Amino acid sequence: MIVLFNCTCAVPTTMDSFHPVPVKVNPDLQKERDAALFNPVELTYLKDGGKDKTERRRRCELLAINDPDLQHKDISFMARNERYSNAVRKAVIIARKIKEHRLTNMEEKQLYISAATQYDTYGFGLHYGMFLPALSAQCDEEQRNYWLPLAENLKILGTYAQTELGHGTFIRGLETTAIYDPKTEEFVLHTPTLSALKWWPGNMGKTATHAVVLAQLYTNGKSYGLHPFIVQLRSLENHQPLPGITLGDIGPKLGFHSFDNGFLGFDHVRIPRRNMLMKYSQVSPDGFYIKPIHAKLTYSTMVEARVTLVSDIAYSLSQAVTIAVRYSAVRRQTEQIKGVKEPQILDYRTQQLKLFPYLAAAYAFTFTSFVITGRYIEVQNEMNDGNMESLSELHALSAGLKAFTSYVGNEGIEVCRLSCGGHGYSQASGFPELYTLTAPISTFEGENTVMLLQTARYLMKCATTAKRGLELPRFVLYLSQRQKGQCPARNESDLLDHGLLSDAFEHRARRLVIEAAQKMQSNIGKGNPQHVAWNNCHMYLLKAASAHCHFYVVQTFVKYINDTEMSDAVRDILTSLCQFYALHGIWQNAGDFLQDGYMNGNQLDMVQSLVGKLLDKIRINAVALVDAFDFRDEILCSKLGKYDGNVYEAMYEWAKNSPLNKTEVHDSYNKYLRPLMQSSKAKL
Ligand SMILES: CCCCCCCC/C=C\C/C=C/C(=O)SCCNC(=O)CCNC(=O)[C@H](O)C(C)(C)COP(=O)(O)OP(=O)(O)OC[C@H]1O[C@@H](n2cnc3c(N)ncnc32)[C@H](O)[C@@H]1OP(=O)(O)O
Ligand SMILES: Cc1cc2nc3c(=O)[nH]c(=O)nc-3n(C[C@H](O)[C@H](O)[C@H](O)COP(=O)(O)OP(=O)(O)OC[C@H]3O[C@@H](n4cnc5c(N)ncnc54)[C@H](O)[C@@H]3O)c2cc1C
Repeated sequence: MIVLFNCTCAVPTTMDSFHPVPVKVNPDLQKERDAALFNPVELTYLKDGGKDKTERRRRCELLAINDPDLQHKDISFMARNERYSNAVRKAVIIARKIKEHRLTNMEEKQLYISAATQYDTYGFGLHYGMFLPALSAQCDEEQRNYWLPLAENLKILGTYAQTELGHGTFIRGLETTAIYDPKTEEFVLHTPTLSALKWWPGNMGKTATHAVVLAQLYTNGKSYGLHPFIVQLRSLENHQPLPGITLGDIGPKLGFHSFDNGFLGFDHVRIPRRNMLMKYSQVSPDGFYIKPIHAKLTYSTMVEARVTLVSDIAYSLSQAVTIAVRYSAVRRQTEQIKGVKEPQILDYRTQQLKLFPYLAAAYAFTFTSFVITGRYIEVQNEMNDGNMESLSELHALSAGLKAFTSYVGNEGIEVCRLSCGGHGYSQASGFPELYTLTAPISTFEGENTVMLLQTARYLMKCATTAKRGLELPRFVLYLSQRQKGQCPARNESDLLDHGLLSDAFEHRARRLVIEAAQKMQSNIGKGNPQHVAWNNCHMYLLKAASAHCHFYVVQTFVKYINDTEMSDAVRDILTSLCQFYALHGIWQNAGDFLQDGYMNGNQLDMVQSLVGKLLDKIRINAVALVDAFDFRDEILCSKLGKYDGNVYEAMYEWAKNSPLNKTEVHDSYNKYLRPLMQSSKAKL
């Protein structure tokens, strides 16, 4: 085993850890690292996909972190205008440096960008996150050859303009029109009402020169639904909006302060026919419409983004638990025995119960993100070969997992913040930025409830297919299997069996899906139209979709441990973490497991007892488990989560930089306080 630290001087002795050698590590944190039962570096390699990949990631990160051109004061001390400007400045530098460092591989570029932007948004986030993917997915060959080089070389800067002031979820109801004029071979883009203004697209307010605009296509007097068009918004000479185009920033938000989410209106703006993205559907010069091979191919950019967001959530949650666990190891509170040092707050059971479920979830979601990304690539390849069979499956899976993981992720970040007490509320903790960056993931790329209902819609179809004895895709195959009766656990050791735990979640998901399908049937049987029955059954449908996703995550965690090569020590801790994730999930959703008698009160007592026992196993390894995420301080951007644990020194230094401390006496004293206190009325 690689020795990371020697026991006495608390200084790293090898460079397997890429944290700079700290002068002094907080002794409490050091004690935690010394006591851990596994080597975190091994887990880092596993999470990254191998030692080589870890080293490559670290190299990319260091390139950004050590670059003097990318340094600036803490964004917490910047006003919005300054933040926007800083984000654009950095985005431009990042683009240049990516070329200079010859980072051609997509993964390397992303690693570099994420290290360079730290905990702020990326100034070209929409350009790379959605504009380029939309062009790649929706352009035909000729269009790709024209637009992609322009976009890739940043000759044009793009955004993805779909949402309108009055319409976000229900995109079939978008109002922006694109009417084809065969006389000039142009489309006329128009915003017919206030509610049709494009509203929210990132980087549109001030940055973008172009947008992929989603609009209702009309040709030969007929409507053909939503289609993507590439539209130039601003002059490439002076950045002024082009004639007929109204543009602006939508104003400050809960977070995303460096981002220029914008509004956009069209007044009969003409674009060439070939600006409709024509990979899947086409309009010929005379206005003849050719429909796509699958009606929902226009939505593919969103599917890709939802898949990416599962990884993003896993990453953010990992950051949150890193901050909270390290801080909980150095923070001491409330004397228990007179004269004896106050305990580390990490020793409180309630603190462990706050943090460890999210620590386990961070790992569970990381492994889930590997699987869904892999599945996305497989389906993408099938689709490139013209086979659209798995698109619905991928849509259901990505929509559900994006919603399930972001609900838990957002909740987890907030719980981690609360677990740090007052200091969690300071921007120095990193939580305000982390929380506000992650919070909208529950809303954008498909509002979470709506996404779970999409998954439920798919599951309802699968339940019918299963009832008919027809074949189902692998990830829903369990719906065609019979319920297995009662949970066979007789003692606590049975309940630690991964197979048994996975079966329990499978049973719950199948029961809830079948129950929702039955409720739908009986609602329709009572004469309700489909949409009324659907609305009446929302509570069953949501639960079914959520239980399905929960099962998927548990199953994935179990499978990852079973199928992956790792040392016994790492296997041991991941096994405990997986058991804890599943058992805690059963405990939190006890009603679901008791409702149909699958589990009984006695088994639930054992579940609860095991949750308590596993806290101890995780407690001893908690710091090592978060160290294994391998976030450098420069990336974590938290004074509470610093690798060396010297929290109070860091907080004090940070506070000194507050702009309010620039002068000893603030202007407002002379303007307001002095007149108040020195006026005759104010005299005592
Ligand atoms: C993210 C990475 C970038 C990082 C950059 C930095 C930060 C940037 C920050 C934010 C970026 C944010 C961007 C955005 O938010 S873009 C806008 C996103 N908007 C949405 O996601 C809208 C959500 N709404 C929808 O997706 C749809 O309207 C709907 C699915 C809710 C309903 O669609 P509708 O056409 O009405 O469908 P039906 O319900 O009638 O279903 C018909 C049928 O189609 C199937 N289906 C629906 N969607 C898809 C799909 N994507 N793929 C495949 N199939 C789909 C559906 O299941 C039905 O199938 P059926 O049952 O067999 O009939
Ligand atoms: C930070 C941020 C960045 C964004 N960036 C972009 C971007 O770059 N480009 C872009 O085009 N858009 C962007 N958006 C917009 C985003 O995609 C939408 O806000 C999102 O899709 C949700 O739609 P909505 O706002 O219409 O919510 P609504 O649909 O109005 O949701 C409001 C409530 O209604 C409920 N509801 C709605 N429909 C149903 C239903 N059928 N059944 C049950 N309940 C329902 C929801 O569950 C929710 O509780 C961004 C948004 C944010 C916050």
